[in-house]
Amino acid sequence: MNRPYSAKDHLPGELYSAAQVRELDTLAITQIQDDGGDTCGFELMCRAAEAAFACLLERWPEEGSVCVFAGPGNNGGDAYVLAALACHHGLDVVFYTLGDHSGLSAAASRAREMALEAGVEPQVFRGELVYEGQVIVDGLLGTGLNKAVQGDYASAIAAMNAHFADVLALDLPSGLSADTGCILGCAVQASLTVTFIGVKQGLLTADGPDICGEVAFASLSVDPLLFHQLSASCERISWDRLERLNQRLNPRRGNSHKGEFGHVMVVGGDHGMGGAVAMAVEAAGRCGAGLIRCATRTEHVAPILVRRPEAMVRAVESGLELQPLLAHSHVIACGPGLGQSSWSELLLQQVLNASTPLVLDADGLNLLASPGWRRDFSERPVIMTPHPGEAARLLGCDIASVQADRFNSARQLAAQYQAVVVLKGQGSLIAAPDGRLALCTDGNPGMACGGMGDVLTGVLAALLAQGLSPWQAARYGVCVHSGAADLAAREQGQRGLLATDLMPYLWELMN
Ligand SMILES: NC(=O)C1=CN([C@@H]2O[C@H](COP(=O)(O)OP(=O)(O)OC[C@H]3O[C@@H](n4cnc5c(N)ncnc54)[C@H](O)[C@@H]3O)[C@@H](O)[C@H]2O)[C@@H](O)CC1
Ligand SMILES: [K+]
Repeated sequence: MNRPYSAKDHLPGELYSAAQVRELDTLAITQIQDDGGDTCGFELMCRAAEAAFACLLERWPEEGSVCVFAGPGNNGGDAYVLAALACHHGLDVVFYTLGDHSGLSAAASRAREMALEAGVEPQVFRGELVYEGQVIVDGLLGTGLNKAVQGDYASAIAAMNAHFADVLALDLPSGLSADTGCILGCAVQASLTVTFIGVKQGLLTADGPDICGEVAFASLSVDPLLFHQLSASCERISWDRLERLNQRLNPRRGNSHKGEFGHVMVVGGDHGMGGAVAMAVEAAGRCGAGLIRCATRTEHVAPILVRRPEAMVRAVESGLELQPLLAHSHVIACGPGLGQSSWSELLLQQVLNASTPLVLDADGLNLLASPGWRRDFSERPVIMTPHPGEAARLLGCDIASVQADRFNSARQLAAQYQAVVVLKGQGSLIAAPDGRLALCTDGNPGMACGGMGDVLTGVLAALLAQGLSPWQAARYGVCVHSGAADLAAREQGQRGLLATDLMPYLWELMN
């Protein structure tokens, strides 16, 4: 199949924190220096500005002018060089500065001289943006952002966002945290972000994707060997990338039978929530589980069987009835529609007592977060799939704290519960107890609707049942789930996408 799955798929697989990119900068500058180049980073700054200017010309080839904002750091230095290049190219340049430019770094000072020699006339931004053209370049703040944006900077950002022109952000939109993807105070809304040397992890999760626009990566011709000197903080994954890494499932042997592909047991569906288990059952089937059982409230048995007669559905009104059923399963998926009643608690108790590989979602997680339920899963293969609300309950904090640093929240949960954790939301994160992190760039806002999590639970259970480890299953399952949602949304749009719309695409992608 040759369809594109993600607009971000041209980006490399390694994601870095701001501190790591600073380290890469330093290594690259040292190498340039050893090769007889400058010692202050001016060379890299020029490469950054050249790369960004090339993107500008490609994206806005007809534009005869540009408005450039420069802050007092090296992000502003990039902006000075870009303005010089624009002048040489014959564009009219309006140039605004913010902050104190008397203390520019050596590289940024040279950049400023270069701009002045090219004819750029910097003016201090005093609250009014006077520019008639179509392209604004944001060089206010980059990876050096260290506090919430306010005052003059906030006014400049508001003026850029209110202007009809498109914004090209240098390295990252000013106001966005390179580490967390959160907006600190306020941030520039860019149409295009050209990011340098290493892709910052914050561009691809939380608010990042909403305000970066298209993301272009410029390596600045830094020696790839330098990247081996430090390990990336996080791996970017997508359905396409898994294929390139040869990490998709192999075709099935002809001489195989259903016993080789695992028996999944879906547990959940308290009164009024039968749909959740039905969706998990169907997703597990479409993702290739050999056999699917379901234990649920009596009233849901017939409706689930009507929808999916392939499943073996049992009415379970007490934990004791569940126990023998669990003994015959290879993987348990518990949580969809489980509820938090005494029935739910009795079922979860049995599920936690078993040693079978487990996917724990929704109310399974909410109950686990209640006093007395806490578990350490180091002896059992477990995937936990919290959305930020469930993650907050598990960590004993509020949702804002989870979202304020999704990377750290996912890592913390994986370490505390000794399980693989999928922290759902824009740029879903997968964390392993040993600290490994992956971020999925597939998916779309149409997935913010009821039932999507139940489908993911079924997908993950099917992959565990087919022999993948929790880490492999989570990487694979999040990508196939999000990839299916992207294909479904491409047909009819994101708004109105339903969880069951994913089923045919799951089936297609799994093959
Ligand atoms: N160091 C290098 O070698 C390279 C750096 N590059 C550019 O340099 C940037 C990083 O430069 P810097 O480390 O100088 O950092 P920045 O240019 O991002 O900004 C740092 C300055 O902004 C101030 N500041 C931080 N947060 C603020 C806020 N909320 N409100 C107002 N002022 C605030 C700081 O006090 C400091 O003066 C990168 O993002 C990239 O654009 C590129 O030129 C490539 C090479
Ligand atoms: K910027």
